[in-house]
Amino acid sequence: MSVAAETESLGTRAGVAIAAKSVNRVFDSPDGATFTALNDVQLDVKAGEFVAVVGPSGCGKTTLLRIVMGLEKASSGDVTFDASGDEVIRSFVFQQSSLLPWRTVKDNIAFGLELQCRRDQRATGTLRMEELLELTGLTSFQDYYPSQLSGGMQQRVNLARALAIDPNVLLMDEPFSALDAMTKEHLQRELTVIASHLRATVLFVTHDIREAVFLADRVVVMATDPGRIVETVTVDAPDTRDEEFQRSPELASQAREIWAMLGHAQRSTDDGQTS
Ligand SMILES: Nc1ncnc2c1ncn2[C@@H]1O[C@H](COP(=O)(O)OP(=O)(O)OP(=O)(O)O)[C@@H](O)[C@H]1O
Repeated sequence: MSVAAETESLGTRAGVAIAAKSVNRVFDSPDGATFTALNDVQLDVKAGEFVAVVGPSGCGKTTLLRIVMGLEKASSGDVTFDASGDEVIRSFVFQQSSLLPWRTVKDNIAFGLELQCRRDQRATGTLRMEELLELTGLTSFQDYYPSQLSGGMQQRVNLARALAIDPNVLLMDEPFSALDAMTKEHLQRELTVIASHLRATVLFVTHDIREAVFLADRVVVMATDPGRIVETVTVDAPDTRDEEFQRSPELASQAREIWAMLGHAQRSTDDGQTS
């Protein structure tokens, strides 16, 4: 899919800065004890920045994203947004496709817009339907039903639906994890083009370290028990994140460094538990 040329007419929005301050989230465990899913999380995301969050299973990545989205409350601490006077519009893309099976591609994308219009009577999003279809490579599939699409296509529709409400904060929770390697790499490249064009502020959760390095300006490394941020790494990437960068030794070596940080954090946690 070629998106660069066709997106010139799309509206671009100023990004939003996100500030998570001393965020804690404690859950009740089934055994009656409490469990600290997030411990004193401090995170500043600059306007228009693409930040990836990596870490072992259960370290609180999704919980953090849900708190930023407003789907979950922090036990203490808070998340604030600075949109330079503009309205903050958050949109969420999940791992699993959440399309309505009885609606066509076009009508699924329109659904995102309908919800937004009902909420605040916005007349139309600045991202018009044709442009959204073009941007996500779905123009010739607009009348298909979800069951007639591949997994990769379904995730494009999810993304298009999330973009339909013209978000300035895009929150993505392992959106490509269920896809085959080739489709995944293709969508990763498309996402970098879309994100930089829209200048949205993106928080992207993934298990895939290479994916994080490929996509993000910064990678936040988390550890578990309690869920916490242990490192933040600024990615050294070329202006254009293309296939060459995806396969480059530079990307591989940055991914290896992050793997090492994860291993080190896990060993520290294990030592703390056994000492
Ligand atoms: N509603 C809840 N009630 C109790 N515990 C919860 C709840 N939601 C999450 N947890 C716990 O909080 C911890 C963090 O969960 P979360 O889903 O945020 O982790 P994650 O890093 O996204 O994991 P994964 O990579 O496996 O998706 C886990 O131990 C989970 O069991």
